[in-house]
Amino acid sequence: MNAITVRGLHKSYGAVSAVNGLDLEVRTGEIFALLGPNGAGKTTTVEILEGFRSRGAGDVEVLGEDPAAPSAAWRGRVGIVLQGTGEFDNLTVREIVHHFAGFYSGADDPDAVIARVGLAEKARARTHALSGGQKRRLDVALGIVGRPELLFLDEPTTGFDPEARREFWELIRDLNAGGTTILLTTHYLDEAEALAARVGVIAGGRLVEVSTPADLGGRQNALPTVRWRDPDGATRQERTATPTALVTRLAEQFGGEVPGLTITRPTLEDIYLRMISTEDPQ
Ligand SMILES: Nc1ncnc2c1ncn2[C@@H]1O[C@H](COP(=O)(O)OP(=O)(O)OP(=O)(O)O)[C@@H](O)[C@H]1O
Repeated sequence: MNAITVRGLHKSYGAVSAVNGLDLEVRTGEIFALLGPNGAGKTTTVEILEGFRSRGAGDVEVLGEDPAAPSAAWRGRVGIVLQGTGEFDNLTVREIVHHFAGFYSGADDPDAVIARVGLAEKARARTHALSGGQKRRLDVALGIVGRPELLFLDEPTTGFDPEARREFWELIRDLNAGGTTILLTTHYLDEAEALAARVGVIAGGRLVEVSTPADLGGRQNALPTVRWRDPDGATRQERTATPTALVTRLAEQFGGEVPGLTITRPTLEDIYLRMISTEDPQ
């Protein structure tokens, strides 16, 4: 079953075509990551799915309803992590989360949610006194306090330090293990790889590929590259399906250790950059 089904989505801003015939399916229960360069149409697409933006054309179904004309119950089933709650600067974390919980009939216990996002020690702090990462955790608390079936996360870990990112990933996995479907946009390839069951690449307003992170762009089948240093100091490299045979041959040639030997496969980032650089933006 799909949590999200999109067919032939179009959206233009005047002469600018932001989304240009996009198809997308997000399965119930999965973490799906949308990747794409700046201006590719990710935010526009996600805002249409959230019901915050009108579309030009196409069919969109989110949890079985059209987000352009949702029922009252639909809003409570969808969680959205917005960036920044600046207007609540003078309230405490606890006050804000309790306030938001009041919007939902089936809300979670606000104090439990605060603990879950790792803000228990800051529950009585006013939000202007929170660090960037702590503010982001508060944003997530507000997105999940209604116990959504589907959660939208737009670039959730931008500005996080490495430890905060790992902790945040744990929180996302935890939510997903509890049954929440998650649609995430990110510019971090390692984040997509760490979290998502499937990734979709948007370029020029269309979805150009969907696959598991391991298979993106045929990565699994990409040939490894063997690099080494010749006796004259020059670096040599060869792509080969049989790296062991090549290394054995080199070891014989060098009579033991091969200077500067490395064997690498393309990273997800290599594959992704190749993919979006060959896509025509329009
Ligand atoms: N409100 C708007 N008015 C006019 N043009 C817009 C508007 N919002 C977005 N656009 C344009 O639509 C295109 C897609 O923008 P969008 O914000 O969806 O991209 P994105 O993939 O989210 O980019 P980023 O990674 O930078 O957040 C861009 O060319 C952008 O300039």
